[in-house]
Amino acid sequence: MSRSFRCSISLSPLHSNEFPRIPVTKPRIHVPVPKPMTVALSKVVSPLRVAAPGVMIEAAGLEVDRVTEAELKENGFRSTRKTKIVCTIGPRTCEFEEIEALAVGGMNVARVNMCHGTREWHRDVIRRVRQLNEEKGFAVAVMMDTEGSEIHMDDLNDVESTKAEDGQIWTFTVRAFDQPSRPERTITVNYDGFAEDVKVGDELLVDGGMVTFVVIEKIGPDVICRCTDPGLLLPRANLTFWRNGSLVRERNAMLPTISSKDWLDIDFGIEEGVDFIAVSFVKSAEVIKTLKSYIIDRSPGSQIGIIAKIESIDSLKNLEEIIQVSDGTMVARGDLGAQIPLEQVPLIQHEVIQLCRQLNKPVIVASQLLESMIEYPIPTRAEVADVSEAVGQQADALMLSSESAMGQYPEKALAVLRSVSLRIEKCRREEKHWDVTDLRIVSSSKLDEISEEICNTTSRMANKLKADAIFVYTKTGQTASLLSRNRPDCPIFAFAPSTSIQRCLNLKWGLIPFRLDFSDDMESNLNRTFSLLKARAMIKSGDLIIVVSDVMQSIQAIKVP
Ligand SMILES: Nc1ncnc2c1ncn2[C@@H]1O[C@H](COP(=O)(O)OP(=O)(O)OP(=O)(O)O)[C@@H](O)[C@H]1O
Ligand SMILES: CC(=O)C(=O)O
Ligand SMILES: [K+]
Ligand SMILES: [Mg+2]
Repeated sequence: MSRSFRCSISLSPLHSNEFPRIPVTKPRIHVPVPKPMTVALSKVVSPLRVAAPGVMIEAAGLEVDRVTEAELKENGFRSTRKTKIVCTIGPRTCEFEEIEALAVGGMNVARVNMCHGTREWHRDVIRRVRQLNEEKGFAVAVMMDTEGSEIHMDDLNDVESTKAEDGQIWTFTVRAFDQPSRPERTITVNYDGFAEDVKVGDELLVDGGMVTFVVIEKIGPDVICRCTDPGLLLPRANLTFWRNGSLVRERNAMLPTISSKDWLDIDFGIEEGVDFIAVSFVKSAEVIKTLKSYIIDRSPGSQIGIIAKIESIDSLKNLEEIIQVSDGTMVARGDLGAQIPLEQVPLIQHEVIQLCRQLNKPVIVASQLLESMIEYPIPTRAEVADVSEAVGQQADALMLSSESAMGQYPEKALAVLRSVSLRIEKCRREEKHWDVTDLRIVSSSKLDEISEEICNTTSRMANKLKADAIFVYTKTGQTASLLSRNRPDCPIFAFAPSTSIQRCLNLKWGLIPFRLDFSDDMESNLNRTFSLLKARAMIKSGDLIIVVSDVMQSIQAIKVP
């Protein structure tokens, strides 16, 4: 399954103290196109007459993320990063300036994890992201990640961590304590059935094996354990128990995917207008459907995208169904690795990425991408290889967890994701890896199927003609998504009428989302877009653009006048 890359080597050090810069590409070569060309399927459009260069057309504005705009100008279209980046916001990155630094560094989506912190804390973070977008011209989307109801330890009464030594006796209990009365070496577990479900002799794994205990005695609500693999216990660490080498799933398998606390968090997310809700420990498609109808009911017309987190054994059994009904998927390798043998995690990652591409859903690869950078300013070689693999597999997005939430070098970790993405994407383009992947038809109607074929053809055409960009005018984001699915060489400029669609498109591979009011008159849309983009030096005369829209089923190849 692993892929090898043949690529030219250029030296832009990962471990310089500076932000790794995006390598500057050679001047672009244009394939001359004699005159605007239209391949219209359902409706013939007249060839374009575009306003003379430099003529400003009075029109409503065009909004694009400030950082993307700068990258486009600085490095040229083709070297613009295609792989998107999600950063978890935590104590290390929650201030306005810290979030801004991440946005400047290329964060496309800010994630808040409802496992940690209070709603007030999350509200402040979400509002700061929004404020930054409004005041400073970013288009960072917000993702709220639910806690889910798997078994975990309590928050250790706000202690940052505590060490369990080899052979020490610890008590895991379902009793709750007030801070002062909490006995030493005692951990409260969130799941009431815990003491009944475990048996003497079971192995208790904290965080998938970062610390291991063996159960030696049960006394009412208390489970007495001996530490067999010492290590640090972190607040709210996940707990799994194993019997004869298998994960034990007793009644806890019946815990609801969305707990009562999660529902309150979801209400909070809807109120705060988050762009994505990531659902932890999804077991089946049903829960995603239920959540979607709940959101439509609570907030009609809502654009909130539901991301299914693949992190439990049950989700693997219903993978295709789950991906099908979700708006995106996350390979949550942290908890997944605590539930299945670790050597299977890379295989699952590969499978989920492929399946998501087939089903036209974005996929995020998450957890431990740059774990060592929590403490060190440079990554390990193995981490760089892991990130390269995910980029080479053409995942839509990579995610930072602790690295950005509580690590010492959040901006450096982000810079590493950025530079590795750019380098590997460049290799793929140089390999002329034009995708031979046979994409299945995802549309359910003939009309949609036509759009789908148009998008497939557009991408192939853009690769062969070495187009500078694909423009897509999309009211729902669907056509843009179908183009992204093809992973074309050039960037896809997606023009969407609302800020919320613009932000949601931020998660998809290769899409550069713009907010733009457009009409059903494609000729005037194009005239306006060309002049607005030229005025901002984002395109220039002679650039070859392939244009599609969900307004009209046609493909046009146009040289910017
Ligand atoms: N809002 C927050 N407040 C305090 N600490 C946080 C916050 N968000 C994240 N963290 C810290 O960063 C670490 C990594 O974050 P991450 O979102 O990956 O959580 P996690 O506990 O590993 O759970 P999950 O499986 O949901 O990702 C957490 O374990 C926690 O220590
Ligand atoms: C991201 C997450 O939830 C995990 O890796 O477990
Ligand atoms: K979570
Ligand atoms: Mg998880």
